[in-house]
Amino acid sequence: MKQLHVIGVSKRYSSKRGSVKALASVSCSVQQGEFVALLGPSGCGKSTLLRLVAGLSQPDDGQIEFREWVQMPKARLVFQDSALFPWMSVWENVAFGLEMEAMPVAERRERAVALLATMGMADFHQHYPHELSGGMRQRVAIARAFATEPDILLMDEPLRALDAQMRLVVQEELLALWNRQKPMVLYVTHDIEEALLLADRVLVMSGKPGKIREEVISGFHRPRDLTGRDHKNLEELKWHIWKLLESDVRGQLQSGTANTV
Ligand SMILES: Nc1ncnc2c1ncn2[C@@H]1O[C@H](COP(=O)(O)OP(=O)(O)OP(=O)(O)O)[C@@H](O)[C@H]1O
Repeated sequence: MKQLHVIGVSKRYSSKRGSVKALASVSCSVQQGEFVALLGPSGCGKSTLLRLVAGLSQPDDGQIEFREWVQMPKARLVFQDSALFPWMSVWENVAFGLEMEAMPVAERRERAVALLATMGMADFHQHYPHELSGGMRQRVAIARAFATEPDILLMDEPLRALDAQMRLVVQEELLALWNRQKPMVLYVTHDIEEALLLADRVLVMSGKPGKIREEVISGFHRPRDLTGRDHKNLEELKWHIWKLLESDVRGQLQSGTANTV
């Protein structure tokens, strides 16, 4: 089974204003096909951990290991405000990674349009980003990430800017795409319910310096009811996670550094 192992990873940032320990000896493992959420107070190092797994920066201590992969896994990142290329149409944006992989144009267009069709967006494939709503643009960014069939999908609050109803729809689309391809997913969110409803496991982090405090297994059956109605112990798990986070969040409020949970 292909696996990601984060082993005793620490990361410090230094700037003119001083030095911040973003992660302190963080360890976790994720299996191929698992959907894992990272949840924690603002500044606890969630994005730093994603960047380290993506290879965009290196740990000061510890290792990131990809085991049982014949070659380096293909990782894709999706951010809250993943920028689309404004001069490219929707399908060209979705197919961008395939162009980088030298797939012929007819084939990549076909793949992009088929992917958009599964999200009910086939009619928009020739539109340009400025003609789309924020929610639609974010859906295109998600389609772009899935188009290359990545081994690992690293998602940093991808749905944060969407309103609650739109978020529910896009969450459903995201789970449908994930279910079809089953990449390993690391999904950063501030939303306790979202973490529990999307993921198999929630890694609850604490801050200053960032550590993994507890692993919570959601254990809900799939397909998930993203309204949460079907999942009897959802409220109990939400409460449990809130209790893990509460003191960090209250501490941030007192020191004036809080953004959100
Ligand atoms: N490039 C950088 N230079 C200096 N400090 C940084 C840098 N990037 C992050 N930090 C600091 O490292 C800590 C962890 O940041 P990170 O963005 O990983 O946290 P986060 O949990 O993703 O935060 P948020 O939930 O607010 O997005 C924070 O204190 C942040 O200010």
